[in-house]
Amino acid sequence: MNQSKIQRLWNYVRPYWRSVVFGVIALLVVNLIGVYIPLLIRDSIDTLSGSLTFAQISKYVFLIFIYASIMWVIRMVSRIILFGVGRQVEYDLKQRLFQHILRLEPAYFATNSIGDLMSRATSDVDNIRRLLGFAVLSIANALFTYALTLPVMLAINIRLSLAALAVYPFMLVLVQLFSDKLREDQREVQENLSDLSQLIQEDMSGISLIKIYAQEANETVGFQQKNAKLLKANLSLARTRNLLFPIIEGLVYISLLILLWLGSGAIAQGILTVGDFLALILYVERLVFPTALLGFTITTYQRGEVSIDRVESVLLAQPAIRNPDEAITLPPELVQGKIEIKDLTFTYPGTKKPALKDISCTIEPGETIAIVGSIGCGKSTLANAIPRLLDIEPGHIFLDGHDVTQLRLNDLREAIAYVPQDSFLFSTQIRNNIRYGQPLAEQPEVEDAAQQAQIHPEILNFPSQYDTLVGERGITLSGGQRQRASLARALMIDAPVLILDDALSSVDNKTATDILDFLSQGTARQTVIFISHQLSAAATADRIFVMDQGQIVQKGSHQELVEQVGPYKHLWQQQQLEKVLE
Ligand SMILES: Nc1ncnc2c1ncn2[C@@H]1O[C@H](COP(=O)(O)OP(=O)(O)OP(=O)(O)O)[C@@H](O)[C@H]1O
Repeated sequence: MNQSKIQRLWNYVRPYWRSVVFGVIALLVVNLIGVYIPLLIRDSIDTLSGSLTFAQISKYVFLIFIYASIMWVIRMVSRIILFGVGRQVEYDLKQRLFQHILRLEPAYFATNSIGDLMSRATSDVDNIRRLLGFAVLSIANALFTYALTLPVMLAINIRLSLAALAVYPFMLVLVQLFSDKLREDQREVQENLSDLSQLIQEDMSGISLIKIYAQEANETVGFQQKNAKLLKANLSLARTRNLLFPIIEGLVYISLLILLWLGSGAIAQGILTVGDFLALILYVERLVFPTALLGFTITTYQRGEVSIDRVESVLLAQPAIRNPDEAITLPPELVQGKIEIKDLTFTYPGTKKPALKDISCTIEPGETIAIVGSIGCGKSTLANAIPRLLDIEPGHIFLDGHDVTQLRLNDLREAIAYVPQDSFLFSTQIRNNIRYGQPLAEQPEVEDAAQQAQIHPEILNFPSQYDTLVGERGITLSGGQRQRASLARALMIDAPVLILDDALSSVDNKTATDILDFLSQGTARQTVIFISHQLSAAATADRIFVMDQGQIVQKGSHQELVEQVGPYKHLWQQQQLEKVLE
């Protein structure tokens, strides 16, 4: 393990160093008592074989009982303390990871799979906990046990001790080999189990499709194959486990047999007392557990090391979009809502063709702008660039004259309410979803926002109205309802700028037009930018920007644009024709 990893481990446990020191000292005391008890037993046997009195027996029994009880209590305390440190570190790491992940921008999640991040935040953190709890305890315990037991054994009889312990290195190697196999089997079980869960989840979600295509029998066969694989992996794991422990037991018996064989000879020759012999047997047994555990510990340690790297690599990932060093503060109540874009060009990392090319425009406070254009022409990219959801260069986008890359990120995001294309709702009450950005908002304010988004009457028809649970654990909303609930959530925060990224695509044309009409006329203070494929909705805007291949190719009011020869007129005529043909 290199220095930096020890350093990192130390950083994790530093807040709890007192507990670690206390736990390790407790372990030392446990081991001291553990070595002393066999000596007491030896003395009792040797004394009793000379003269047997009840008082003497009682004294030894009492002493051994007291020492064993103290040892038991201290061992329990040391385990609670050291495992507790592991749990504390696990808690801290999860907190740090979650807070850090929330700081990362969406682009990070596009290049790092959610499944992998989940596994780093759960099983890798778990491995580090084991490393710090179980591995530290087991290593410290093994060190103390050997350091204290071996000298006493050797002092009793060198030849016998070495002969009895000759099988121990085999035990260590064997357990390590087995623990590799156990880990492999465990991984296999884990993977098969997650495969099976995924199949169940997919089939449950796609149940209608299975029925329509009458694929029940095929799906059952698919399930049976995966289930059989899981069974095989489970049986293999059980075999490995059930083989290891009898083998360890066998090795211990070999050690005891050697001791018995050589020991009885030594007793006969008067080199060894019966008490010494018994003490040696007890010491041999004392070493079994720490030795066997050490094999597992090595594997746990290695796994923990890998996990430290995996967790640290997430913690070290710096958000590309962060507060500038000397950020400008701009409270939302002071924002007018003027947006200027100057020569903005943006290319997604890993791509060659720019998604935005030399975009320049000015949007006045209170103006409503519709952005239209064909699929993939860069509308969402432009909408994402304004609240800095993309890592844009300084000097291209300005809010009220301030370069957005120089503004405090929180201020910028509070000034701009943004409704994305995919409306995501949390698994909680519809009320809490709407007041997500203003958790303390009262019912009348929530209803107000819902009315503006034209979802209020439908919410009143839900089983528990505003208390209705939505999302995975609640009722399923239609696409249009989800979009309007997301819009209500954005309207709730009453930001000076509102951006809707095709956020009403599943809402019928008339409702969408009504909502946008209301937004453009109702709140004069608000600058509204909305992307839409529905030109009748776009026509309600003060101005329309027409985009094509990353550029704004036309700007103007609906009236101006239908009178010009260009893509807008063409698109408008096409949609009018489609309406007639419907
Ligand atoms: N994360 C990304 N990485 C790489 N390329 C991207 C990414 N997001 C979008 N693009 C590309 O950038 C271009 C513009 O995409 P954008 O989503 O802005 O188009 P759009 O006009 O909003 O399309 P739509 O109307 O379908 O929503 C497209 O060619 C798209 O493939």
